[in-house]
Amino acid sequence: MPVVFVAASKLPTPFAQFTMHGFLDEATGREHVVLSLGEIADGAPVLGRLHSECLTGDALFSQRCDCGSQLEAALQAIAREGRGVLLYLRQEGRGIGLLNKIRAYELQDGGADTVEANERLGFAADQRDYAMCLPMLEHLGVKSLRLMTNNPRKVKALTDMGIVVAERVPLHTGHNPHNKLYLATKASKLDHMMGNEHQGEVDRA
Ligand SMILES: Nc1nc2c(ncn2[C@@H]2O[C@H](COP(=O)(O)OP(=O)(O)OP(=O)(O)O)[C@@H](O)[C@H]2O)c(=O)[nH]1
Ligand SMILES: [Zn+2]
Repeated sequence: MPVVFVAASKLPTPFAQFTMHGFLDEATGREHVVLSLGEIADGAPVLGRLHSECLTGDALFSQRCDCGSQLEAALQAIAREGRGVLLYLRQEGRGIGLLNKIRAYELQDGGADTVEANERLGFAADQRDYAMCLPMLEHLGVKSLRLMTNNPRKVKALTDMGIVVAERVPLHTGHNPHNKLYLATKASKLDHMMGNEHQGEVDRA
């Protein structure tokens, strides 16, 4: 089932006035949003981010993760360039949903790490897929991205669907004592590139 474009509007923010594009994924019923700024369909690589929904981090100021800070940093970077896209993907809790994420947090409060908690609940460590991004990027005319992420799986998913990742731009922000173990587990078990290995350089795919 397709992902269909529904409507677009202005979205003023403290960083810039973005254009907000709404999409419906008819297979899952999920409603995704893209914020865009500037001329993004001219073929040149576009500064971009695939941001997975995190209600607790993005809206409720949680310090268990780095999501809210990454969201803000990505929008600020796009505003600075005057050009870019942020895909806000409704795949809360790495795809397990909000209530299961709270169950996973409960297990983490009892000592499990983020991967063990998912597995104890019967889920894979990361249940996300990024297939919905292709029709959204096609609709916007974006073929090539400079992707802000520390997650090599996002780079691979885009590359596999034929989107060029011209560059990976590290996004290290929002570290605090509460998310130290979480970020360490992402690096050791979920392949995230958390810093030292890429300082001062840029990955080119
Ligand atoms: N299941 C589960 N999901 C979590 C947990 N903490 C954060 N999330 C979700 O993880 C997603 C964010 O994933 P991250 O691994 O932080 O980062 P990423 O988006 O893969 O990679 P970056 O692009 O580098 O930020 C969001 O959907 C969050 O809701 C957790 O402990 N358990
Ligand atoms: Zn989060």
